[in-house]
Order: sequence, then C-alpha cells, then structure tokens
Amino acid sequence: MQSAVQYLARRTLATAASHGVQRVGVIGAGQMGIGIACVAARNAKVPVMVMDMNQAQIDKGLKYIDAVLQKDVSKGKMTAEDRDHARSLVTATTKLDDFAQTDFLVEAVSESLELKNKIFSDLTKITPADAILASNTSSISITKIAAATGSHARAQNVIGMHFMNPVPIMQLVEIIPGLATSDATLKKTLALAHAMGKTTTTSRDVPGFIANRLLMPYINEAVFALHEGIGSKQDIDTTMKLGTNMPMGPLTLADFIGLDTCLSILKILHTQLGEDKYRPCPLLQSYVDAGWVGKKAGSRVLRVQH
Ligand SMILES: NC(=O)c1ccc[n+]([C@@H]2O[C@H](COP(=O)([O-])OP(=O)(O)OC[C@H]3O[C@@H](n4cnc5c(N)ncnc54)[C@H](O)[C@@H]3O)[C@@H](O)[C@H]2O)c1
Repeated sequence: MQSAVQYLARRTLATAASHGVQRVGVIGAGQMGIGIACVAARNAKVPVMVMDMNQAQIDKGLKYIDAVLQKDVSKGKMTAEDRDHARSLVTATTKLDDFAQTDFLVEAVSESLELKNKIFSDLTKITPADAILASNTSSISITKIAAATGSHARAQNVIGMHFMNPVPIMQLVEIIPGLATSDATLKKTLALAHAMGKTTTTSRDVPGFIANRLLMPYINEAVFALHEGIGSKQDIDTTMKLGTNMPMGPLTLADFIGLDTCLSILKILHTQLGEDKYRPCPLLQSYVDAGWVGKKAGSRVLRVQH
C-alpha cells in the first residue's frame, strides 16, 4: 500500500496541461457511460466511441446526448453549430474490437468485478500498449481490476475515474490511482477530467473510495428506516431534504443511482471492510430480486409502505 506521503505527492500532480488524448472509448452505454461520452464530446471536444453489447441501450443513449445538447442550445449555453460539432464527435459500436486505435478508454459497465476483469483483460489484447484504461467503478478495487491486465506494463496505465450521476451536470470526478498506476497515467487522467469541465478529488484505492464510503451507509440506513416502518418514503425523503438541506431525499437518490448499483456497492463494502454496519438492507435486496432497480428501468421506486 502506498504511504500517505506518496499519496499526497501524487495529488500535487493535478495540472491544467493539455491532455493529449486523441480518441476516447467508453464501454457501457448505460446512464454513466453515455454521460461520459457526452462530456468527452461536448466539453473536451475529443472524438468518442461508445460501446455496448445492447443496441437498444446505444439508441437510448444517443437520444439522451441529443437531448442534453439541445437543452444547452435552448439555454444559450452553446450554439447550434457547436451542438452539431459535438454530436459529430460521437460514434457507437457493439464490438470491443473497434477500440484498436483508441488511446483513452473509460469502462462503465455494470458493477461486477467478474465483468470488469473480463473487459480489462480483453481491452489489453485489443488496445494500443500505451492506452490508458480507466474504470468508472463506484467501489471495486482499481488494483484488483488492474491485475486483470496480466502485466505491470499495462497495470500502470489503469486508473479509477469515478464520475457522478448525471455526468453532464455533476461537477465532480473522483480519481483513484491503484497500486501500480504511474504518475504519467494520473497526470493525463486529471488533465482529461479537467478538459471535460470537471473538478477532481483524489482518493486512495479503498472499497467505495470517498464518495460511496460516505453515501452508501446513508442510503442503506434510509432503506432500513423504510423497511422498519419508521416513516413512509415521503416522510424519510422530506425529512432529509428540508431538515438537512439535501437537494433530494436518500430514497429518491437511490432510485436515480440504480438499486442494483447501490446493492452491489454495499456488498463490496460489507465483504471487503468486514463490518456489519455495511450489511445491505433486506428490502434493497428484495427490490433488486424483483427487478425493481429504479428510474433507469422505469420500474417501481422505493416507495412501498412496509
Ligand atoms: N449510477 C450511478 O449513479 C453511478 C455513479 C458513478 C459510478 N457508477 C458506476 O458506473 C458503472 C455503470 O453504472 P450505470 O449506472 O451506468 O449502469 P447501467 O445499468 O445504467 O449501465 C450498464 C451498461 O453496461 C452494459 N454492459 C453490461 N455488460 C457489458 C459488456 N460485457 N459489454 C458492454 N456493455 C456491457 C449494459 O448493457 C448497460 O448498458 C458501474 O460500475 C457503477 O457502479 C454508477
């Protein structure tokens, strides 16, 4: 594990220097992946190709990018010409092999170590040897994902780039260097994140990093409060919204994030940190079992009275 001094030294590498990235590739056209593709084109003005195994997700995602860009035009934030240019930078594919010429990849598939390991192993065979392979994982160890590349030479190009949802709006990207991540990889990733219009923080590579180490126990406790009948969904959300000045209540936020994603993160915190305080609420498990994963699926939200 890196020392606190090494960690702090790395943080000072934040720079506004040109990122030098030629092409961005995004794997996973879900709510996060498509948002990342959007800011790569709109803000960093870099050609970006988004890949998903599901064509319907790609179609839905491209419509979302159209809507975001159009909204920016309507609000006077960009011209119609800039919108068309940004849109022309976005392409899509269902084949990972199409990333053979891509120098900066961001993986944003579902929160599963097995799935991410497979993608990183495949990307190592497909992409140029010096390509940076970033993961948008919410909680999985970057060091573990990097090991799936099979060599130190590739592992040093692996880094965590944790965007927030919805990506075109939220200001933060949490950057997570793994044990093997090189300073050059960190520097380039910070520069690209800044070109995407984001502010960065840096976290050590521990389960949940900073954002979800704090957020998930809060959301989980809100689901327990619902489960135990302490209050209705509206009582719980309104209490936290008006009582603590949160922009939205924890149950609404869980629906936005995706209940499957919340559950996966909590399971990682629970198993890897080994403390009961991270035990996922059984109600959260039940909703995921039922396929009620939240807003992205248009399914039942966390509002049933228990
Ligand atoms: N939802 C959030 O608020 C949030 C915030 C930050 C980070 N994240 C992380 O981002 C990642 C994606 O989350 P999301 O909310 O976009 O999930 P999502 O369910 O909306 O999208 C996941 C996408 O991955 C695709 N996919 C699955 N397996 C694939 C494969 N083998 N090849 C190509 N595509 C594949 C799916 O078709 C789907 O489109 C997760 O690691 C999650 O933890 C999520």
